[in-house]
Amino acid sequence: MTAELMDGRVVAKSVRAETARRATAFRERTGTAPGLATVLVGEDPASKVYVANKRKSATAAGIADFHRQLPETSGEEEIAEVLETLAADPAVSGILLQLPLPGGADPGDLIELIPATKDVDGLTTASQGLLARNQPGLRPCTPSGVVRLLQEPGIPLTGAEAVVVGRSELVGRPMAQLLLHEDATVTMAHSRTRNLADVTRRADVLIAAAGVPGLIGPQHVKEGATVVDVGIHRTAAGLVGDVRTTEVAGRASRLTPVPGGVGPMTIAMLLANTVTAAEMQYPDSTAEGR
Ligand SMILES: NC(=O)C1=CN([C@@H]2O[C@H](COP(=O)(O)OP(=O)(O)OC[C@H]3O[C@@H](n4cnc5c(N)ncnc54)[C@H](OP(=O)(O)O)[C@@H]3O)[C@@H](O)[C@H]2O)C=CC1
Ligand SMILES: Nc1nc(=O)c2c([nH]1)NC[C@@H]1CN(c3ccc(C(=O)N[C@@H](CCC(=O)O)C(=O)O)cc3)C=[N+]21
Repeated sequence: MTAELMDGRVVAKSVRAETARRATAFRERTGTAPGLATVLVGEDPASKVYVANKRKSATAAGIADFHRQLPETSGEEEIAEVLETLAADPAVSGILLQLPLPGGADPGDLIELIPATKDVDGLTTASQGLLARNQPGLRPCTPSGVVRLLQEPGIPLTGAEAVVVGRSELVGRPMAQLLLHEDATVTMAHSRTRNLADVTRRADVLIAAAGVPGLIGPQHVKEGATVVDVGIHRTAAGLVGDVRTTEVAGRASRLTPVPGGVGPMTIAMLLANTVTAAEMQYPDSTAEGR
């Protein structure tokens, strides 16, 4: 078997087009465009690239760009002040605090300064609660992008065995919850999991989000499985994921490439979340949801 590649760029393009139409409709209804504030602390080169991509895509979709760059040395109070100002600004629909913060600072209390209606990363306690209860709210972009990517070719999730490797608040944990809401039978694996390959080989749908380059090889994959590679690592040989793509392609039936898989979906869903956030903040307008 040679796995079919699932092209995230194509699906992301249609999500972005749909989002641009919703942004236009919102602007015509309310007189202002939806706005996205990205907050970047420090100069991490990977973060700078992602934030630049997000800003460019936002502008192209008719979303106003409110970027805040803070010095590496910023203290918690300084970041808090910026977040509070953005939280109070009616032109700002969505706020994204790029992670990780320099020096491994704990973002927990800072995230809570973002109102749930502007939480386009879905990281606040309130958004997590809404997700846990499967109630309407803003969902983390990468996991919702993965679900969209799986739905596009009609990969069955109801009753499917899904295994998520990774349990971070940004990716693995919400990923498992979204798959559960799609009625998959979900297993979460992490760094303390014994015999990872035994667990992952059960999966009809395997999501690799461990942040370990090349962690997933053919011995981890059931014949015919769908494998989604969330990992992103910059190496001398270029960008690679958590999956050893060439080897796994011999066993999987479908596979997402890196680059061009999950990454573009993350950005597309961020823009979609920003328009959803804007709609949530204008109670008169008809919220279309995601
Ligand atoms: N494509 C995209 O749009 C995005 C890509 N990413 C990428 O996805 C990856 C994961 O990101 P993120 O969730 O933020 O990372 P974190 O480091 O926050 O979380 C990694 C998770 O993987 C688990 N893990 C680590 N090593 C192993 C192992 N050997 N076996 C099994 N599980 C393991 C950890 O377990 P434990 O909890 O026990 O420590 C943890 O739960 C990174 O490569 C990141 O760059 C992230 C966001 C968006
Ligand atoms: N609060 C917060 N929210 C995030 O969503 C968040 C974050 N912090 N910190 C970092 C990770 C990483 N991330 C990516 C976004 C886009 C691509 C992306 O566009 N990737 C392209 C290629 C990009 C390239 O060439 O580097 C692709 O995979 O095809 C990748 C990774 C969001 N993250």
